[in-house]
Amino acid sequence: MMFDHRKYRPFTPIRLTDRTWPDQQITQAPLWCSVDLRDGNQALINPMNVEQKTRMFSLLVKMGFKEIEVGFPSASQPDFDFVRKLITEELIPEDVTIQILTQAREELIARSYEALEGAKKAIVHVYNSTSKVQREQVFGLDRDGIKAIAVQGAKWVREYAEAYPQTEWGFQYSPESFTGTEMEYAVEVCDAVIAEWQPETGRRVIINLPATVEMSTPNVFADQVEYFCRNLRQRSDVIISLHTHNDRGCGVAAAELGLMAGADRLEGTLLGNGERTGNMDIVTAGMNLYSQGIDPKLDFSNIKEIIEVVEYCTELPVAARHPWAGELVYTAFSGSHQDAIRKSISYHEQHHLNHWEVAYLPIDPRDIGREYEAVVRINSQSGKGGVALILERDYGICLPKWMQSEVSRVVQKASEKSGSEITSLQIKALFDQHFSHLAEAWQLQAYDLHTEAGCVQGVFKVAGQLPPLQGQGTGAVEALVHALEKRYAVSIQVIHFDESALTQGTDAQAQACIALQIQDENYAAITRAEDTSAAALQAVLSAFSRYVQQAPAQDLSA
Ligand SMILES: CC(=O)SCCNC(=O)CCNC(=O)[C@H](O)C(C)(C)COP(=O)(O)OP(=O)(O)OC[C@H]1O[C@@H](n2cnc3c(N)ncnc32)[C@H](O)[C@@H]1OP(=O)(O)O
Ligand SMILES: CC(C)C(=O)C(=O)O
Repeated sequence: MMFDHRKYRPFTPIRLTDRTWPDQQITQAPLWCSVDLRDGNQALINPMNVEQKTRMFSLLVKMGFKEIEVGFPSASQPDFDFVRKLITEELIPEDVTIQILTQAREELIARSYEALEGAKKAIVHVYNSTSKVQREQVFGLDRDGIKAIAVQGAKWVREYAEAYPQTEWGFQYSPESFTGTEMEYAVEVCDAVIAEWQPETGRRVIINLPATVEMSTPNVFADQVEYFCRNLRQRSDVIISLHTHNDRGCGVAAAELGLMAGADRLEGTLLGNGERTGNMDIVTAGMNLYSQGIDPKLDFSNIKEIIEVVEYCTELPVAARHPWAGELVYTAFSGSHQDAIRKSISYHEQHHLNHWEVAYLPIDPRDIGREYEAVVRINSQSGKGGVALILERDYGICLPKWMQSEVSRVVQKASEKSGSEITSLQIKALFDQHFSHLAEAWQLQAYDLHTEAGCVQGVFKVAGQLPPLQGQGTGAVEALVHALEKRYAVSIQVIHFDESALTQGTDAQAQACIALQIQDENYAAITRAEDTSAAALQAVLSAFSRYVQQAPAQDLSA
């Protein structure tokens, strides 16, 4: 049998019984380092060319990144050329430090420094694998042998730097496959590298802990980070950075718990591009902070541009459900969600809340340049609240609650029939066709109302009704209903009626909504006119005209 879980063994967590990280809270942004141009790039089907790299670099700078790993210049000519371009064309802002990656091999380190010649400041990032699997199966070396690679690499990094004294150098070391490394051994290797670099003299030294492959639940990773931070000899002299991957889908969660466990800095990529399932997604991690009221120190306000550049440079699409950024992540199709969003937004406006707390919308989509239009979209899963929101928001049509249901029923039917989404324009067209369109023959041209013996007597001149309709009742609407009942020999019940003045003054507008029950069917209409009486009378005629349109000819005795 191929699909056999017994082939795998559970990850053995470290023993840490006095962990403190679960009680910590993240209260400020970490130092960020983008590795889009290196780890992101090395995972692409088509690695970025110099033009794509330049475009990505500009975006990263614009967003506020202060440390950017720009490539592996000893690995390929485009990477080398790109680093040269940044330096010779002076494209690196004063407050931005570029970083490059190299293996702990002298020729690669030498070539890396060649690429960096002339940089005002730069971080040289050297790595080697330390995990048991890599030691035994890839390098065929014992612990001492692997530590020797790290220390020798650190030594070359320091020595070559001395040949370029005009540059302000920072050094970074990664015990690659840290999560598969015995923790006391990871500490031992890093202590040795740090001793080589002497951060106590003021040099910026970063120890970067990679979950090169995500192997455990994020809490186990946090235990590893806490253990490491507690036991590192010169903890206070170095910056602890995390570099998580997303193999189990928890790259961001692991990074967050790792920050709680004592790390200072996070490496990741925009929207999570990177090896296999990708690197830790900085957009998600940053927006997670933002949504908690913490300044992420990165600007995500133009998410559209971020997506455009990432898709252009990686040639990979961003998923519609991608956290914070995907096309559909601020959109509700389902009825109860739409209803709650509509009420919650209106509650917000009415109560002038100065903080954001809207049902189903963890942030205000407008903060990242998303339109409110997309928040509610209509299909067969939607309810009256969503349809009402669209008519109100896009066309200024406010419906009474009972009428929302009538309109929603029509929209739902259309959506079920088409099996697809119904756009705002289609909703408006359905609304006009079923509720507000007024046939020529049913236009109210004039009316006369007078009271006789406590009863309103009405004469109604309607385009297609000769002679004029005549009826009586306690009010104008009842008089017109009576007139129609007489002429068409039907019984009519007014089951809903609402009218409202929309504007005031000389060009005032009134709106009336009515539902008539005729032979067990409901016919609803909405109309607007200069005054409330005209609007109400026209609404009756409009609703009745719908009955006439549908009723079999033999039922119409007029
Ligand atoms: C987890 C990560 O993402 S790490 C970054 C990985 N990124 C990349 O590899 C992208 C760019 N890499 C490359 O273009 C190439 O691998 C190069 C240019 C760096 C090296 O190329 P090559 O030397 O031709 O090939 P390759 O990478 O297979 O070299 C493997 C050799 O380097 C050794 N090696 C691998 N990593 C390291 C390291 N970090 N430090 C020292 N030696 C290393 C291996 O043991 C192996 O040695 P061997 O030849 O004695 O068996
Ligand atoms: C070089 C290191 C930081 C790396 O990319 C990884 O381990 O994933």
